[in-house]
Amino acid sequence: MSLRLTEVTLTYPDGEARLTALDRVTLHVPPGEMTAVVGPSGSGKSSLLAVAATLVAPDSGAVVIDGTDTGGLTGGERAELRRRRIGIVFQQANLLPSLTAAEQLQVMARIDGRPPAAARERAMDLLDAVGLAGEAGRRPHLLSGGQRQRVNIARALMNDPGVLLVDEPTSALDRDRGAAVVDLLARLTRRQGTATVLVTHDHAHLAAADRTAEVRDGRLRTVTPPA
Ligand SMILES: Nc1ncnc2c1ncn2[C@@H]1O[C@H](COP(=O)(O)OP(=O)(O)OP(=O)(O)O)[C@@H](O)[C@H]1O
Repeated sequence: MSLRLTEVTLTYPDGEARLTALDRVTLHVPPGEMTAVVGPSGSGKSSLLAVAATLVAPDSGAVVIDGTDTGGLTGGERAELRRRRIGIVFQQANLLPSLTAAEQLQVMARIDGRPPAAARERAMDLLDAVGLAGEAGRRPHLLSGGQRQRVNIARALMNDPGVLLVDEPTSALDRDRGAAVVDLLARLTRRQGTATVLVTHDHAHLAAADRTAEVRDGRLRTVTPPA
């Protein structure tokens, strides 16, 4: 249950040249810890998440998820690893309008082939963990923005991933609701033992993280230990 990037370099085509989005980035996130990643627009934060999620292969360097070096895997094996070991939370909750909160989660387990009763039990446990036990039967239009983002987070944890990757989860929320979502992520990280990476623009969120890493021009500049 950990994430390790070693000397990861990623470039994109840029006319005749190449643009370096990540420049020899090394980052280790142990189980049960949340690392916040900050940095200016265009510094490489989304690229870092995409590489950690195995959605984009780096030019060089290693991405190791729960001890598995993803560089040696086929596309199919990487998709399987993503499904089983990586939870991803994007800015927008992207819930299915016709499903209740519980069903949004259960659908993940159905894809994974779990028995329906076990899936329901896990969905209810996770909705309880995100403070939504009473809203399990509600469809997205009856939930607030903060509640929808909590369902999104619970859904990402449904398959018990070792690595949780979160991209600006509070961009659609006001300050108080945003802070509550980040505190929740810190709590879940400890409870589920995930290696969590939280990309954020908001420096107010750093206090909830165990470490802070700053990306500038594709380079990871500082990793601040807990205060
Ligand atoms: N698919 C792509 N093709 C070409 N260049 C890209 C691509 N994706 C990102 N880039 C470039 O790579 C650099 C890093 O981008 P990235 O999106 O990772 O930064 P970011 O820190 O997430 O920015 P933001 O905070 O604005 O989302 C930028 O210069 C960007 O323009």
